[in-house]
Amino acid sequence: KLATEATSNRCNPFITFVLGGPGSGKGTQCVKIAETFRFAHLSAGDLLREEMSSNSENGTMIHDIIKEGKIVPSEITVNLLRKAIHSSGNHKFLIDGFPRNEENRIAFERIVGVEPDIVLFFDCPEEEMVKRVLNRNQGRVDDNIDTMKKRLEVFKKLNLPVIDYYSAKGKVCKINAVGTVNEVFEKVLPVFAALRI
Ligand SMILES: Nc1ncnc2c1ncn2[C@@H]1O[C@H](COP(=O)(O)OP(=O)(O)OP(=O)(O)O)[C@@H](O)[C@H]1O
Ligand SMILES: O=c1ccn([C@@H]2O[C@H](COP(=O)(O)O)[C@@H](O)[C@H]2O)c(=O)[nH]1
Ligand SMILES: [Mg+2]
Repeated sequence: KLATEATSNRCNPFITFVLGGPGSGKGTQCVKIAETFRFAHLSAGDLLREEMSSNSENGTMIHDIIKEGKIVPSEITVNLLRKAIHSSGNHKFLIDGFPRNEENRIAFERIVGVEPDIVLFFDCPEEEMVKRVLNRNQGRVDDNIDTMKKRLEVFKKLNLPVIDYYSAKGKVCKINAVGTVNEVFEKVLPVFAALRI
């Protein structure tokens, strides 16, 4: 029901928050969803990493926070997302890896002015997430065992309550993230195939 409530004459953008622990496969699945269902894929982490590499005034602060596995102040992330949403030309979005905490959630709703239509939650055992992150090999400053332990703690303490919040609103689709990329995508497909947007 939750995924079919959208109608084709809506004015607001259609927002999907894509959540899950570090290495649960959010980015990998978002690429496939975006290709198949023509969503714009906005990864909050990627936007922050771009900002970090662009010599912006916040670059060093963002780098230090990411290396510690902590959460960047909401205003920075929400403004990057807001700009990306407005310049995308699309009206259907996958917001990957956001909101990370309650403050992020409230800031997004206030600044962007919309709530998500659905929240995908990739549920993955910790051992599997650690294995995937340590094998990722993309040169990320946070893909090491020390930062990974911190990120897992931050996920449990700050991100799970956001998932619980949206669960209570009936917006969460929980996907078992164990299996091959294609096996996981098979579980994701029906969520988007049911949409009428
Ligand atoms: N179902 C899967 N089985 C095995 N490996 C996977 C699977 N999905 C993704 N991976 C691999 O695991 C790693 C982490 O995946 P991905 O980057 O999609 O996770 P993420 O949730 O976006 O992580 P992060 O929060 O750290 O950005 C990547 O190297 C990816 O290729
Ligand atoms: O909304 C966000 C998203 C990300 N961060 C920081 O970036 C890293 C990496 O994010 P990924 O989604 O795993 O790529 C994350 O650990 C945070 O440090 C953030 O602060 N806020
Ligand atoms: Mg990712």
